[in-house]
Amino acid sequence: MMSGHESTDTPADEPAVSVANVTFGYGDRPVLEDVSIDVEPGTFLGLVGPNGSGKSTLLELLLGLRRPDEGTVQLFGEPAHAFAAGDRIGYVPQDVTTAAREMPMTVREVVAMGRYPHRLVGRFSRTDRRAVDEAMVRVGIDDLASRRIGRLSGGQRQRVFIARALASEADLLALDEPTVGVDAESREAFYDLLSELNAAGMTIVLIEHDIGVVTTYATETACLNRRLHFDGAPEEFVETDALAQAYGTDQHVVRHDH
Ligand SMILES: Nc1ncnc2c1ncn2[C@@H]1O[C@H](COP(=O)(O)OP(=O)(O)OP(=O)(O)O)[C@@H](O)[C@H]1O
Repeated sequence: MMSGHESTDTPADEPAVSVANVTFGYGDRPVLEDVSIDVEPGTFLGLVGPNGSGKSTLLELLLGLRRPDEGTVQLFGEPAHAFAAGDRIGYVPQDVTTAAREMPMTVREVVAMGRYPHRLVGRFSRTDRRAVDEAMVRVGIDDLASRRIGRLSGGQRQRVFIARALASEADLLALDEPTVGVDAESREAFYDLLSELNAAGMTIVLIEHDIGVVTTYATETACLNRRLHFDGAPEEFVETDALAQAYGTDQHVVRHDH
């Protein structure tokens, strides 16, 4: 396990994510219907589905930002909205460009924010500093530590947010279309980094519109369009008719061969 978390409080067979019979709507508009999915620790889940299919909403339920109308969402055996659960998930938001440009902070300061949940009061300890330094090295941004985050490229910025999650010792990384606006070369390097982190034990939930990315990098695929249309091996996904069912035949599906 790459995380610094002592996992003694989590039984070995506890799923990292357990979504059970979840139904959710905005007002009377249904967005998720009877969705169930377990994500085992160490999985790299690629979550695909057409625009407006409920992917970001499902992620917000995992992050504990919303509660289901029916069913349950648990992280490591705890309700997702519980503080202890939220502490274990690192979030890399979709298109952080605008917000990040306006952040008058250095890379090191942003990564250090990963330690703040544990350090609301008091000084930054040597352990905190080491965690921040190690996180920057792991994602290859240690040479950018003193740079303003607004001056970085899109790909570099996404690495900063991953480093922030690593510094917080998250066990689960949740990313919402992280490479929107990132150039092709940096994009590939970014997914290689996710693969490396996953190989070292990090559980990953990635929302991704490019099915080629999912079949290349993920160990498991889920396809959502209000209901869950598929959950299983990426190579099986492209062979079943789940893809056409979820997207409809007239939808443009992004496929990208690496
Ligand atoms: N805060 C909100 N209030 C009302 N409706 C919302 C809200 N957020 C999302 N929706 C609607 O819920 C549906 C699902 O949205 P969601 O963002 O979860 O889908 P998505 O699969 O992530 O889409 P995309 O791929 O376009 O990001 C959409 O129809 C969207 O317009």
